[in-house]
Amino acid sequence: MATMVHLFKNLSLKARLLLTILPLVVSGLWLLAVRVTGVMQTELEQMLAAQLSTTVEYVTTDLDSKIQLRHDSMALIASGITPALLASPSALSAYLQHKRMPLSIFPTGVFVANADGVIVGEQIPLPGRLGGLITNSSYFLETLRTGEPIISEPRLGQVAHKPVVFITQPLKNAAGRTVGMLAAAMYPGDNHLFGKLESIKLGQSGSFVVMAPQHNLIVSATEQPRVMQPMPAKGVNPLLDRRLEQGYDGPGVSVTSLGVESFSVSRRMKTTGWLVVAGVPTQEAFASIDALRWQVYLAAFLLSVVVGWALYQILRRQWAPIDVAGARIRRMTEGREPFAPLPIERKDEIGSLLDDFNELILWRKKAERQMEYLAHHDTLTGLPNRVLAQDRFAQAKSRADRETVKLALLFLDLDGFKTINDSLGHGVGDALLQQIAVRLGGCVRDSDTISRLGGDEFLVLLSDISSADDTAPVLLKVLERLHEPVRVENRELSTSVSIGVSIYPDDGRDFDTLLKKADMAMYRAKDAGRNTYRYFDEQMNVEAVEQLALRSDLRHALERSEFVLHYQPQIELATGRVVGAEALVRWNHPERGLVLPARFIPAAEESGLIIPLGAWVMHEACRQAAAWRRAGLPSLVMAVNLSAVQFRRGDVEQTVLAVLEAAGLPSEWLELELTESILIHESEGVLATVRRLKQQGVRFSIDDFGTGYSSLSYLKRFEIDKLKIDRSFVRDLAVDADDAAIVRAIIQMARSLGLSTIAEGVETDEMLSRLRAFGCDEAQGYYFARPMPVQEFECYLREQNARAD
Ligand SMILES: Nc1nc2c(ncn2[C@@H]2O[C@H](COP(=O)(O)O[C@H]3[C@@H](O)[C@H](n4cnc5c(=O)[nH]c(N)nc54)O[C@@H]3COP(=O)(O)O)[C@@H](O)[C@H]2O)c(=O)[nH]1
Repeated sequence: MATMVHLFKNLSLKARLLLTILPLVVSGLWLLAVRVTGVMQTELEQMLAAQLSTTVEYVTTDLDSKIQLRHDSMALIASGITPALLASPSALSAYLQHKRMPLSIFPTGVFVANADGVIVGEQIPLPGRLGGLITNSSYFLETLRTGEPIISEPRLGQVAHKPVVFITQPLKNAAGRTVGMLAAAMYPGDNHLFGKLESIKLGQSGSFVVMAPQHNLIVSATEQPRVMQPMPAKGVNPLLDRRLEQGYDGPGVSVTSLGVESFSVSRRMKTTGWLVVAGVPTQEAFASIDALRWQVYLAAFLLSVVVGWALYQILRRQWAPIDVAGARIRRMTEGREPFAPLPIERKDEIGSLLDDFNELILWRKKAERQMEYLAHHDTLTGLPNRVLAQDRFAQAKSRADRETVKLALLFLDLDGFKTINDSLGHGVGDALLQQIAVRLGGCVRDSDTISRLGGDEFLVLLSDISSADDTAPVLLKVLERLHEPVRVENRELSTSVSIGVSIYPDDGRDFDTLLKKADMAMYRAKDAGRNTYRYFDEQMNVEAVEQLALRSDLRHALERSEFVLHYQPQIELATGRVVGAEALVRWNHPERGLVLPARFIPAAEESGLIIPLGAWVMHEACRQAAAWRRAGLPSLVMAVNLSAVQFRRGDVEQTVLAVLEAAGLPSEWLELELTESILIHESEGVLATVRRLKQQGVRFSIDDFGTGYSSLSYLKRFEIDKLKIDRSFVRDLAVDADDAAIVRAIIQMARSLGLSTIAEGVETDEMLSRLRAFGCDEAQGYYFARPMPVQEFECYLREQNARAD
């Protein structure tokens, strides 16, 4: 069954509909055919039964009246036979002869037997009958015993050699005692009795049967061989059993003792109790209906075929558009035909389905166009993305090879974008990027490609250049345009860009190589102070490889104790005294010598090594500060740099407290240098940590102050002690009026907030004079001293101490 269901489910919808509807229609047709023929058969049966009933009723009544006539005749004769007449044979015979009646009634006449069973009188003399003894005859004994008239058991007559039945009448004396018997022989086969019945034909081969159930004999039958045969035994003919046992006389079908299936009805004779059955062979009785039935069945069969064929044709026609559409859709999905709307030639459900499909196609085409666009464009700026840039490069490269010209890849990275994004929010950052994209568009030709790689990184593909020098005007234009302030949400943002340049085919032949090299060059531009450009050269490659090797060595540097601290003094400008020292880490690489933090701190931050390294720096710096105090050197505030990663992933508070305790350094002699980005990003967590450490007495300063865009409100919230003015402002302090104004503003603002200031990167006397004039509290820089190893710093300190004394 499950297999059938599975097979069915796998068929086409057309086939399933056909297999569902066709059996329903066909079985309906056949049910109708069977029902019609059944009704017709029932009606025929009822009609036949009515006919047979009328006939058998008539026949039974006729037979009963004949028997009754004989009974009545016998009774009339018997009423005249007195015991005296019985005792006088001659008088008796004369009386009987006098009562002579038609031979048709009793062909051998009546006869009388006395109580001794001696035949003492007869109506028609028969040889040997008179004086004969019938004491063994059952009808004599029965009549004498019961004193009632009886009809005997049929038997084969000895004289006539044909079935004979005796009808008797008891002769009674005055006392009512049976003293003799009047009897006569009846021959059922005679025409005057049942003879005509035997010759009556019902239809072609219908017949009558008269049975004497009390004697289990067939008395008369249309089929002569059955006469005087025993009746079918019980169980052989259930219908006969029912007629005999339950008195049922209605229509029924049974198989006769001759093996013929027959439709019959019956009646009981009142006079004899015999059963008269009239039957017609079913073959004959239902011949007409059988023929009709086959005609109806043939019609049903032909109709089924026609309906099936018509249904198939209808489904095929109705389904044709779906098949056609399906074939086309398949071709479309297999790529053998372009996706296009399907023709709609009808307005029904199929038409509406095709309409929906066409909608889907249109939607898909639109989605494809969108996906195509998204796959190749940056959603923020609408510029081509890296994929499309790569594709444009491939095309430009083919052209360049054909025309023996060169290409330039410009890798642009905005300076300070992260700070803008972090401090002013992504909305401002996004708006800035959009404006930068527009400005870039104005710097290059239409045939060039500008692409946004992600974040603040852009790529410009300059085609059709004859040498690297051709890029210079574009580079200058880009630097100039992107250095102009950008207005976003009523803020004026100043930004700049660092650009790395690689040339095809000089620096490489494939896109990825050229991109990587332009990226390296861009980092060089950043290192060179930003807002500038650099062309790739092979040395950069060498350094990049070195950087990779450094990163790998960094993993073991801490456990191999390869880090050392250098200290740079911090000078109080009012007194010229050394009041602090900044601990600056260096990596004493076994092969490369002293490596500066700018080369390994980013890698340490990326790998997480900054957390144990930062803890080591803090521990070592505090231990050293405490040692100097113990050695009698002047007490200095030890400034230690903290990375944002330490705040994010390490437990700064616990580390600081543990280190101070282990070193035995009073907490107010430790100053932690935070960058603005730490305060902006981690505000809530950092605020809590800073506040708790401040409560412990630890001091805080903000490193590189002035490079961020954040609100100054955090200065108050975090209760910062000191601002460290960024080196970039101090550098041009003496020559750039803007930078001078910024430094002065920072110092004034810090003072109004109750914060002290320290200027970093002080290299000249001029810078120092300006800072003094602006009221800066402290300074740090090469002008005073470079960062020094511990022994050198101790000498410096002693020297400064002695000078002050
Ligand atoms: N998380 C940690 N960061 C650290 C640690 N040690 C250092 N750093 C960070 O590395 C940055 C670069 O440090 P460094 O190469 O040591 O440079 C310092 C000075 O050498 C330099 N400096 C000082 N005076 C001058 C000068 O007059 N001119 C000039 N060009 N450079 C000078 O400045 C650096 C100190 O800067 P700052 O910290 O802003 O005071 C450094 O910026 C640290 O952020 C560390 O242990 N952990």
